[in-house]
Amino acid sequence: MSTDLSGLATSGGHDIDWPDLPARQQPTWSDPAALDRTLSTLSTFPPLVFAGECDQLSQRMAAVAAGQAFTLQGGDCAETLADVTGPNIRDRIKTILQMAVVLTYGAGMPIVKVGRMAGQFAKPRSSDTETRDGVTLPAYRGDMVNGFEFTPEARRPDPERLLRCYHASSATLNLVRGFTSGGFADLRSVHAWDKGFLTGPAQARYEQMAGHIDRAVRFLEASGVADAEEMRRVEFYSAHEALVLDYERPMVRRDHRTGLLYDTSSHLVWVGERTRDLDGAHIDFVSRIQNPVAVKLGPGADRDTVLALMDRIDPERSPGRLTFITRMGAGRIRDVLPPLLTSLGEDAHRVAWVCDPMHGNTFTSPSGFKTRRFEDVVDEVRGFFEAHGEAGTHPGGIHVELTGNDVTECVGGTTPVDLDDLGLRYETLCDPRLNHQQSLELAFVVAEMLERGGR
Ligand SMILES: O=C[C@H](O)[C@H](O)COP(=O)(O)O
Ligand SMILES: C=C(OP(=O)(O)O)C(=O)O
Ligand SMILES: [Mn+2]
Repeated sequence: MSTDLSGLATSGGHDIDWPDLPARQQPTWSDPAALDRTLSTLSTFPPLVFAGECDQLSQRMAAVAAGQAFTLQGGDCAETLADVTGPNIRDRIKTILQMAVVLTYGAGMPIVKVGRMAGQFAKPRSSDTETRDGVTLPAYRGDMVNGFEFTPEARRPDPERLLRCYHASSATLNLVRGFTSGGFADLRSVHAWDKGFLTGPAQARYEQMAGHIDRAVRFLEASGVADAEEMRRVEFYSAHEALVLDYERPMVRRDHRTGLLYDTSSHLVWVGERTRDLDGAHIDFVSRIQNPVAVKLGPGADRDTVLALMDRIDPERSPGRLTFITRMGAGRIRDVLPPLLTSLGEDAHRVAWVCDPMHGNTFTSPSGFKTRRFEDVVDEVRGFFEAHGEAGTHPGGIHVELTGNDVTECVGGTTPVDLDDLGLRYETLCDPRLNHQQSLELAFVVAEMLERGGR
């Protein structure tokens, strides 16, 4: 196939002659005719985001790269169709907004808020299959591909799911836009926000901070400096892993203003640790779109690979275009990240650096639950700040798996979830998430790191 995109039709990315490159972690759909129909349909659906919004996020990420802003990226490991409900979306948004307020207050700099949501429906897996009691079936790859239920019917990849995930993403984004522009996120209600499951020291700290913010807001209003309309709304962006190319490619549109290509499934998309091969289809895909793009880097990422990723995705070295999300593990980050950053020289200052303190810290509990320790999560973020302090680069943000619900998936925190508690409310279908309380606690710890300039 040719790589020439000049003959692109305007209907959607399904018509683009995408180069035929190896693509890891793709579903093996069983019905090619059904797939083709789905791709055509998806190509005609309205974009979920507007190119101008993506450009605005690129500008925000440029501020992050320059050390003038910090980004908070969070949400489920795997969104599910069943969990696309008003209360779930509200509580996740509320958690992210509360964390953002804590961080803004501590850091005194803008927080770029990004939800791992409205498209985070597909998962790369370590194994293609899962075996239970001697029965082997295809692994669950996220609701965009197959069902979680352990039956041959559910586990069969079904292209119709691409359309269901598009609609679920559309509904999610619609409510998110409502919440973030319709008054729910009004800074003047920071105190009134239901505190959810907060208890103990985190609740006391939140109350105290909200009291300070209330006073500051009243002061600004009384002095006539604060713009009431501005306080009512927050900027909020969507992001997910661009994993299933049969979803991402048909969502590509040419921006009618500039003629440039955007993946309109989300404001930002990232390429995961398992699919970031330099010569693979995923890196090729993100190199062709104008959205801000992120790439995950595990502990094995070396200087040459990182530079080659920059050359492919961001040859101009435009700040805001490319973000590296490091997920090294608490035990490795202090050894691995400082030399990597230093070895990149000036180039390390041209991208944004974000810490994912989740994916390098996963283990299986004696009772068989995939989990993470809150203290390891905090320790990796601390190591991230230390590494950037050593290298003279900017620690630009955190990327976390979280939920607004009171689940018991990660252990630790000040109202601790113990290893024995994991079975109480273990609801994730993939990786363990911080619950509402643990998320807020993390925000307070990171705010302190930011206040102290990373120490
Ligand atoms: O979310 C990340 C990956 O999809 C996940 O960690 C893979 O998990 P697995 O090792 O259970 O397949
Ligand atoms: C798959 C994920 O991460 P990684 O690519 O870093 O393993 C994820 O973010 O859920
Ligand atoms: Mn995950």
